[in-house]
Amino acid sequence: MAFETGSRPGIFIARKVFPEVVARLGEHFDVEMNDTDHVLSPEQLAQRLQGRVGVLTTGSERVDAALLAACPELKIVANIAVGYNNFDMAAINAAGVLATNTPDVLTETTADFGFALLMATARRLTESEHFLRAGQWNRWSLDMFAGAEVHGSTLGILGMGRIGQAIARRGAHGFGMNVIYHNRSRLDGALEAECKARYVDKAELLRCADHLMLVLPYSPESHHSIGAAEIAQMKPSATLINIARGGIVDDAALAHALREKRIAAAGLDVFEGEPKVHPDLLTVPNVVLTPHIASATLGTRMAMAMLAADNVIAYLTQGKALTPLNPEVTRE
Ligand SMILES: NC(=O)C1=CN([C@@H]2O[C@H](COP(=O)(O)OP(=O)(O)OC[C@H]3O[C@@H](n4cnc5c(N)ncnc54)[C@H](OP(=O)(O)O)[C@@H]3O)[C@@H](O)[C@H]2O)C=CC1
Ligand SMILES: O=C(O)C(=O)[C@@H](O)[C@H](O)[C@H](O)CO
Repeated sequence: MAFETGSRPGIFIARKVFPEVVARLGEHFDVEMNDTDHVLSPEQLAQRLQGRVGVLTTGSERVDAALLAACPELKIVANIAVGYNNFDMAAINAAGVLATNTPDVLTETTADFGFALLMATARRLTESEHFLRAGQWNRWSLDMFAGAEVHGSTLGILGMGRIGQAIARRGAHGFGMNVIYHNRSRLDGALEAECKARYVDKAELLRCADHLMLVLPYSPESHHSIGAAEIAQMKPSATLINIARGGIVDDAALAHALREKRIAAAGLDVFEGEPKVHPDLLTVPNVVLTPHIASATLGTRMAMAMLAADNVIAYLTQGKALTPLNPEVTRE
């Protein structure tokens, strides 16, 4: 879709965004957008980026050395996401391209969803809904769909950053939960007090959590942070919630553990190789599955896309982006 032609710099939007975002970019640039609901292949993306100085991406488009080599005029890549594991930062830095993401604007919305998924998983919401829809409610027993307690239980958080802390506040202040967390580095005392959270090592986190929430970025270091060995350390009554990224959990090992009732249940918003989902996860009953929607409210998705657009405008018109990942890169 071409919005204007002329001599103004060209921007490409790799996935369909709201008209308001296109209009804002259109005040400064010639804008083109992939207005399908499909991800472009790397070749298609490279082709659409020819002659363009900036691109808005989502977590689905990979920006790597091959793409950058094919698009030498590119100056900025603006992710509509806080996670940026789709960016090869070494290649982006080497190409002298600025990269931006969308922190903060999605923190509270994503934390709300993390809690929603925790509640749905602990209290077996989708399993019981399927039962009702299937007309099976003529059966009843005292322990039917008896789930795990949320209030007063122990919430373990792996990845206690912006979103992890927002989840901790909900758990501690709203549900009277005992919050423990693990990061590579410890929070300062004031933040720990505000979140009512106690720092523990990973082994204690796995051993003590009734509900284990993953909110850490994906990296080679965090790949399969939770696999068979870690699940074996968890309580059999525990639930595991992954709103972080596919690949942080070994999905095959998790599906096996759920089938064997090694842990009680899991709630997953993100998957290894998504949008594909491990087939075994689709057949175990004790898992709640959602298609990567933790930040999906209209207001938050608008704020994310607007922040990505504003990053492009600020960098290309004033030389300084709002939320740069590599601020050492400067415009020529
Ligand atoms: N499902 C969805 O739709 C969404 C998913 N996300 C995901 O959530 C992630 C977190 O976002 P946000 O809270 O804003 O990010 P932050 O950078 O604020 O927090 C990340 C936290 O993870 C910790 N961490 C990083 N690496 C490790 C590791 N290897 N082991 C343990 N802890 C680690 C960091 O602490 P330290 O460096 O001290 O280890 C930090 O506290 C994003 O990267 C994204 O992947 C975000 C939004 C929506
Ligand atoms: O911000 C992130 O890291 C996310 O995972 C989500 O908010 C995005 O919706 C998704 O990546 C699409 O860009």
